[in-house]
Amino acid sequence: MVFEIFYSQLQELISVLLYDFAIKESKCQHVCGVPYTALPIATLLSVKAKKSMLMRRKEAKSYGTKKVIEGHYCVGDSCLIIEDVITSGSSVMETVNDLRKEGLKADEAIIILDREQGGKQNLENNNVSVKSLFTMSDLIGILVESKKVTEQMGIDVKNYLNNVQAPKSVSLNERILLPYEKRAELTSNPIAKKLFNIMAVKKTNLCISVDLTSSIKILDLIEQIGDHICLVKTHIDIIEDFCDNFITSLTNMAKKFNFLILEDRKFADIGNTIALQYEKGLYKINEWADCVTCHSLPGEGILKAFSSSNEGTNKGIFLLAEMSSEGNLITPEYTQATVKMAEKYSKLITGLVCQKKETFNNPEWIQLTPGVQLESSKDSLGQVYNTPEKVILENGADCVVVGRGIVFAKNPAAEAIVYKDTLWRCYMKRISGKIE
Ligand SMILES: O=c1ccn([C@@H]2O[C@H](COP(=O)(O)O)[C@@H](O)[C@H]2O)c(=O)[nH]1
Repeated sequence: MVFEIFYSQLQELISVLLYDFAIKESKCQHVCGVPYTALPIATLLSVKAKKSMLMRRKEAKSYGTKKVIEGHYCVGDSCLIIEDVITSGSSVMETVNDLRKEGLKADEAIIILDREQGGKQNLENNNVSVKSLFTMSDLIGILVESKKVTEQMGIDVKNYLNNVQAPKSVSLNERILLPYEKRAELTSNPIAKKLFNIMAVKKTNLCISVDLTSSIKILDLIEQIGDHICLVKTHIDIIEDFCDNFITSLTNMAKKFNFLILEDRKFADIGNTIALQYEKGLYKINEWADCVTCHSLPGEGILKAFSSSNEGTNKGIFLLAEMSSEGNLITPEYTQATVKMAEKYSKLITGLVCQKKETFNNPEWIQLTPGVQLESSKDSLGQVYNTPEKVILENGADCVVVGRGIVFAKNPAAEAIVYKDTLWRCYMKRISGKIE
C-alpha cells in the first residue's frame, strides 16, 4: 500500500477516515507506525490527534543511545500501533514486542487494510485488539459494485482468500509448543498431515538423508533403521546404479516402515523446466516422491508449476527459506519473501527448510532443519552442524535431517536410535513448555 504516500490527497483522506474511525476515541498517549510504509500516515495522525509520535527503528543504531524506540514516553504509557496492511500480523507483532520491551502498553492496532489471512487472529491471540478500516472482502465488494472488476473476478478473489487458508489461529511462535497431533489437525497440506501423524505415532522426528551412491547400500541402511525414522530424504541423481526396481523397493519399504519420501532436488528453474524435471526424464520424481524441496529464487512460477503438476494428487513442497552452509547468500529479506510466497500457496506447502524458529509462525508447516550432529562442528566444505538440543529447543526444528552422522557411523542402526531418542526427548521438553 506504499502508493498512498504518492498522493497527498489520498493520504489526507485516509488519515481523516482513520481518525474518525478509531483514533479520536482512543485513550492512548502515543502513536507508532510500523516501519516503514505506515510512518507517513502515523505522522499525520499524531498531528491530527495531538498524540506524541514514537518511532521504532528496525535496527538499533550502533552509536549514541542505541535506542530502538525513539520519542518521549514513560514506562506504563500506552501506544496505538498504526499499520497499512496486515497479512500474518508479524510486522505489527515485531513493533508490539519492541514497545512492550520498553515497558509501554501496546494493546491496540489500527490497520488500513486487513487481507483476512490470519493476521487479526494472530494479533488478538497476543492481546492486541485490531480495528481495520477495510477488509479485502469489503474492497473486492466495492470494486465489483462499481464495475471496476468483473463479478467473476470478485468470486475468484473470494475463493482465493478461502483457499489461501489463514494461518490457523495460534500466537506467534506458539507453533513450537503445539504437539504434532494438534498440528496435523490444523494443516491443509496432505503430506504435512501425514508427516505430523507419522512423527506422533512412531515417536520420531528423525529424517535420514541417505546420501549414498549405491542403491543396495541405501536399501540396506533403510532396512536397518526404518523403525526409527519418519522421513527418508534422497538425492536421486547421485545413485550410480539407479533403476526402476530401486523405486519399487523404496516405496515398498515406505509402506512397510511407515515413512514418507522427500526428494531433495532443490528445484530452481523456470516453471516450464520444473514441470519437465519433476515429471519426465530418468527419475519421474512426481511418481514416487511424497514431497520435494525447491528454491523460491525463480519466483512464484515454480509453485504454479508444482500446483498444476500435482493437481488431484497428494504431494507437498518444502521451500528453502534458509540454508545450513556457512557463507550462503540468503538474506533475511529473501527468507521473508520466501515465507510470503509460501503463504500464498499454503495448501501446497508441507514446510520450510530453515534454521530459525522466527522464520515462520504458521503451525500448519513443518520446519525441516538439516546440519545436525550430536556435537557442534563443521565439515571441510562449509556445512555447519548444530546439536539436537540447539535445533529443537532453541531454533524450532520440527523434523531434523541427519546424514553422515548416521550413514557413516560405525553402527548406523545403533546411532539412529541415539539420534531418534535425543531428538524426541528435546521435542517432548519443548512442548511441555519447560525450556529455560
Ligand atoms: O540447507 C541445507 C539444505 C539441505 N541440506 C541437505 O541435508 C543433508 C545433510 O547431510 P549431512 O551429511 O548431515 O551434512 C544433505 O543431503 C544436504 O544436501 C543441507 O545440508 N543444508
